Amino acid sequence: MTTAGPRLSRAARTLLPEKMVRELPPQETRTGIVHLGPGAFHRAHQAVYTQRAMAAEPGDWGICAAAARGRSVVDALRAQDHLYTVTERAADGADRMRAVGAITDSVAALDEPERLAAAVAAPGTRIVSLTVTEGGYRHDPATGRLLPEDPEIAADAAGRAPRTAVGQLVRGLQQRSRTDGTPLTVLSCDNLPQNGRLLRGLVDSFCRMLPESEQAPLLEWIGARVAFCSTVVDQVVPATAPADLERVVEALGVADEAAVVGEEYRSWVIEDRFAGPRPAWDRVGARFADDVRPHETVKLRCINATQTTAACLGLLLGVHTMAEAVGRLDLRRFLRALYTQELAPSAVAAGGEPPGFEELLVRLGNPNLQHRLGQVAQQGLGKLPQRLVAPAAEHVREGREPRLACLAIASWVRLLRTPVGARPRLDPASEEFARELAAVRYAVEAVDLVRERMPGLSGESGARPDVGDGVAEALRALEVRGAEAVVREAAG
Ligand SMILES: NC(=O)c1ccc[n+]([C@@H]2O[C@H](COP(=O)([O-])OP(=O)(O)OC[C@H]3O[C@@H](n4cnc5c(N)ncnc54)[C@H](O)[C@@H]3O)[C@@H](O)[C@H]2O)c1
Ligand SMILES: O=P(O)(O)OC[C@@H](O)[C@@H](O)[C@H](O)[C@H](O)CO
Repeated sequence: MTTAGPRLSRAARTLLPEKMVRELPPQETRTGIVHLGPGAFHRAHQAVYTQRAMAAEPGDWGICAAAARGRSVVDALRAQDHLYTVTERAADGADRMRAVGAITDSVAALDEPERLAAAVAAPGTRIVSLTVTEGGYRHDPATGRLLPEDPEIAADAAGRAPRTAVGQLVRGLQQRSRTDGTPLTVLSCDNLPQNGRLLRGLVDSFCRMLPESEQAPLLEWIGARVAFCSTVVDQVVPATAPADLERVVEALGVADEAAVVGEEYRSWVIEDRFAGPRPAWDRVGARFADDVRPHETVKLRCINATQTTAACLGLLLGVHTMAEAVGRLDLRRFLRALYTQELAPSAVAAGGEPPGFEELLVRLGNPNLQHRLGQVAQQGLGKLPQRLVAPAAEHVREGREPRLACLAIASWVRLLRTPVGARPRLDPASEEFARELAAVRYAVEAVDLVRERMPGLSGESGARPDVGDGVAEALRALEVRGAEAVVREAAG
């Protein structure tokens, strides 16, 4: 913990520059949004949009920050009267700091399950939003279905105090359906395809696991009163590092244990099918759209896929931050080829308008952001299908050979096959999978194992060669010749 300087709080806010204090919402602002998963991203992105929206159009849109697991963020926020700072760090090193007061309440869901359900059910709550990471949805990325054999989901459905995000959401919805019952909008803000529709399906499946007498009334109420909107979010917000906390103390003279740092760029496209009122997010840069899919394809297949590839190949090449990865000439050349020949064309085919590669490179290469490659490369089973496998499969279906995307996917497999001591800690949830993979002798067998977990690698009609075959070949090359030689050659 950073001890130099008093801790940020309502009382200590007088120490902040006047301009920062003026941007804070009024102290009496009431809660209108419950957010599950108030990690670094939510605090830098949706919370800032919401604070600015309340300044543009006053309203009770305070956020109740609900930590689905753990409670460190709740403890940090409560110790600061829920105030914290966001630093937008430009590529030239210039910082723009703001104080954020959009979070008005907090709940540690595991310790206070009743408070969470009550917050979702409260009449003043009109929106529940989520950023619980890909793994938080507990779904099978191949089918979009809730993992039926997941013991945590089964235990939540059997009636314990819920520990999964879907279980916590449904418990709150159930309480709302039995009390106030006013319409509610659920917004998923995680990097998943059709995240609103996906979550709607998971909620539906979860409800069907409840005792039979509870299912029908709840499903009927949800169908009539709850809207699930898909959203596409974009802003690079790395995990806060100790140096970031020190920098806040240096700049402001107050300690902030909930501080976050991100890039200046920020965008948010939200499917426009709310069940009730919403903050004036559109007056401060967010966009409401009938269909977010073109934006989603660009986000997942161009921006996220480039980040995932840079992360996996970067780690194999021995670098550790995104800026270092895209700063390497060989890797940058490879990424440019992948982007222009395979990723961007697949997004354009889906109606998207990808940014130019150089424009993206400026964002990813920001030398003042410590975006750790290990953070981006983790949870690959939940990320690669929509980022790299889907565009690769599309190319194969149309008779093209997505050589570069296959190498990108292979680099993730290679990383998991690298002995534990020699690779950064990745995928703690799937260490067992990584061990199984590492034990396999041949690239083909390894890819067969991945095929079982990521069915998109196999062609729908069973036709060969498919994406998996391309990945097996690229994996063999990586294992035999090493990442450096393969990347150099593939970049042309
Ligand atoms: N950080 C970014 O640059 C960024 C950008 C765009 C989108 N996102 C989306 O936001 C998500 C969160 O990013 P972050 O930077 O805030 O991460 P973070 O690690 O700071 O926060 C993640 C939050 O999700 C919760 N969580 C993690 N695993 C969970 C699980 N299995 N069940 C329930 N809750 C769980 C954590 O408790 C925490 O509150 C990403 O996974 C991504 O989908 C992040
Ligand atoms: O946040 P994740 O874990 O889904 O993926 C890591 C990055 O790819 C991601 O956080 C990006 O920084 C972000 O999606 C950019 O908007």
